Amino acid sequence: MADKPTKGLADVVAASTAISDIDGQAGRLFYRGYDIHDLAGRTTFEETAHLLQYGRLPNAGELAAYGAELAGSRSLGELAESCLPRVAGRQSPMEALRTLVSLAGGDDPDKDSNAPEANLRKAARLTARQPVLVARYHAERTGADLPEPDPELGIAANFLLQITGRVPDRRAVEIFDTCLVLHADHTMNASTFAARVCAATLSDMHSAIVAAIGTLKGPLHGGANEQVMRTLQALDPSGVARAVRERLAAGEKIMGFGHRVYKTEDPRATHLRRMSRELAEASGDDTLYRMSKEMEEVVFETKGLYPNVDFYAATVYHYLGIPTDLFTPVFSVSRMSGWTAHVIEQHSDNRLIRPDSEYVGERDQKWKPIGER
Ligand SMILES: CC(=O)SCCNC(=O)CCNC(=O)[C@H](O)C(C)(C)COP(=O)(O)OP(=O)(O)OC[C@H]1O[C@@H](n2cnc3c(N)ncnc32)[C@H](O)[C@@H]1OP(=O)(O)O
Ligand SMILES: O=C([O-])CC(=O)C(=O)O
Repeated sequence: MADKPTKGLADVVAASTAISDIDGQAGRLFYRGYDIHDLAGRTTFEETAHLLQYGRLPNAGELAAYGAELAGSRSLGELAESCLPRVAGRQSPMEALRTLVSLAGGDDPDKDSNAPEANLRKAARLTARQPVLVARYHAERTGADLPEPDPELGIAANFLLQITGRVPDRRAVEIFDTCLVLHADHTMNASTFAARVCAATLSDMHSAIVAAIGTLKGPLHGGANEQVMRTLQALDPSGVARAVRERLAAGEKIMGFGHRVYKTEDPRATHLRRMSRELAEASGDDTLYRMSKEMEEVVFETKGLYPNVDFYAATVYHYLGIPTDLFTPVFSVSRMSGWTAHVIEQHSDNRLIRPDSEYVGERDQKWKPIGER
């Protein structure tokens, strides 16, 4: 007889990992032992991805080699390239990413190997391609000319260049790069767990990433950042407190608040709030930031809940000129570095992930032929 299940696997330790760690009581997050507050604003996304995938911050030579590998891995592959126009016309951004990553997997030269070196090469290709997939999708659906990536620029700057069509200013790049660092990994979150379950069957990295993308898409996970912006835009700026109280009283969830692990402020939200405020002030219209602050106060007063990573990420992306339906794809651009690191870790010390279940259905049913049912 199985034990009673813990609904949603809350507090169940599902894997050992050396990639990231959270102290939910103290509101602290670490990537491979480095405090997120020491990395954010000081370490680029490329350095962070190297840290997660290789297990160490790169020295100058390693960073140059990794940067060159990423820059040389941007092409989509023939299958994804040829399907992109149809996919962009018919699928939402997250659906399209799920499809295009799967198609790219079919063309990957290492697709039949889960060996560590092959996985590291695939991790670099997936990390390099994800921002390009988002930008190519967006250009395809809008008909806009897509600027060529600038070889002198990193992932954050090239992404902003390709999405907005303008060379981004230095501060915008620093802020967006910090966003990518902040979203890169987060222990056994739902999408990473999905990736690890898939990888643990000894399936390949692209299959695991497709599972992760489908899981990130949901509004209780990465999809919340888009819902935050839609909520803000639907509210009357002078009626925020009343509307939020009414929704909470009606038992509705307010997207961007609450967390399974953090019992205090999510350390990533601290940085995102500050960057949202800076961008709001620089834009000359801080309405959405002020509305967010008011929502934060009311949700805390009424429910004692803190904003999570998705809450202020929404206004940061908005002020950076990123369309709302690309917010969750942007999350995937960053989290690709963490997902791939987890697949590498899972494959390096694998056992099938197969939990038990508690049976609550009928028993002792008597079979009848179809005519008697
Ligand atoms: C990148 C990320 O994935 S961060 C999370 C992004 N998701 C969101 O922002 C969606 C909104 N938040 C939520 O739905 C939840 O807080 C989750 C999914 C993040 C965490 O879920 P869980 O740990 O399972 O908490 P659960 O959903 O059981 O909530 C516990 C209680 O707090 C309430 N609660 C939790 N979050 C919220 C919220 N955002 N708004 C209002 N009430 C909430 C629940 O209604 C529940 O109340 P009850 O005990 O009276 O029924
Ligand atoms: O850890 C979680 O459950 C969700 C989250 O904040 C993340 O994936 O960044």
